[in-house]
Amino acid sequence: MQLFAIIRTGVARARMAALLQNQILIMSSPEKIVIASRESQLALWQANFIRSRLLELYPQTDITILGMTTKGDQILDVSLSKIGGKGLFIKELELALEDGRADIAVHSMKDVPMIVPSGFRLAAITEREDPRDAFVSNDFTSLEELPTGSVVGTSSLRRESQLRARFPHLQVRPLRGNVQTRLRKLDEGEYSAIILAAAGLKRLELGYRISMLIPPELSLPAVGQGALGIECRDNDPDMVEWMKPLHHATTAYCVEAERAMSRVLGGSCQVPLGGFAEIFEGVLTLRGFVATPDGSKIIADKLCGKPESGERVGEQLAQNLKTHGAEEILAALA
Ligand SMILES: NCc1[nH]cc(CCC(=O)O)c1CC(=O)O
Repeated sequence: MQLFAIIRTGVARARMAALLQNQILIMSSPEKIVIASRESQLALWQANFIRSRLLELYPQTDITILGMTTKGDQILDVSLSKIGGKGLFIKELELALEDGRADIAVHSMKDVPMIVPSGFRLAAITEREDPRDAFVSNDFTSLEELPTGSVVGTSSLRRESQLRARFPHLQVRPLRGNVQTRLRKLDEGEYSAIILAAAGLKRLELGYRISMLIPPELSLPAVGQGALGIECRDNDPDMVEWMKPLHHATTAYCVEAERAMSRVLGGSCQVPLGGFAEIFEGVLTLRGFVATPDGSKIIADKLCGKPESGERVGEQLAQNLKTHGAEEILAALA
């Protein structure tokens, strides 16, 4: 309103230009950025990746990483779905933002709750790495090859329900820990194969361990899988602005569609749910499913729309899933 009033007079217009220019100068480069990150190798890789990208943009800026341990990292003996779900990996980082120890937090979008708490905002969603799940085995090259009774490791209800539905002859056993720990458990012979996100393996230069990239038709990825999010304090508009160049619109449209779907479905780690959007020739296609944990029932559907209306596509797909049976599944899990 104030600006609008100023623009109306000629003199004020000149002042306005000066003001804007000043603003641009002030905005041009932050003095210092502290990045809050979890301390797992993958999280630190991701924080360092964002640090490098920011240094390309702002070479003068002093950018450091503040590593921290979160609840999700400490509790390793319990399945993720039983210890409070989403937000587990990011609350401590938000506390650091809140009290000014850090300026931004880097998250895997997969770990970010569907509703970002007030006081914070996602300033940028970065370009997606491979969103698929990876099949990793020392003895077999694909899921189809696994003999009856083979033990497959995963702690994700989403992966488990889809496995049980399509490969009922396999046994699914829990597998927690960071990427390296999970690979070690495979190598120690506890499992015939494990399933984890391809993005994490590729980032850590462990892509050579992937026996097969599982097509989304067989294992629909988690909402946000493969994308990173940069969270800022809501009351820090300069920082929000400085993060904008890292925002990747195509990824963001897809991730927003997926997140809107999950939000309407009350998505959390307790619900076996997957969502994955892609944009081809200007059309966004979102696929989603909700399942019973044992995979005995899977409600899946897809919906197309404009990328810019991704959120509405997500909300509508969620409604469609609900009317086709997801409502009962969700009610039984509540
Ligand atoms: N649940 C932890 C987590 N959060 C993000 C990733 C992988 C990287 C990504 O999706 O961007 C992983 C590991 C996994 O699921 O195997």
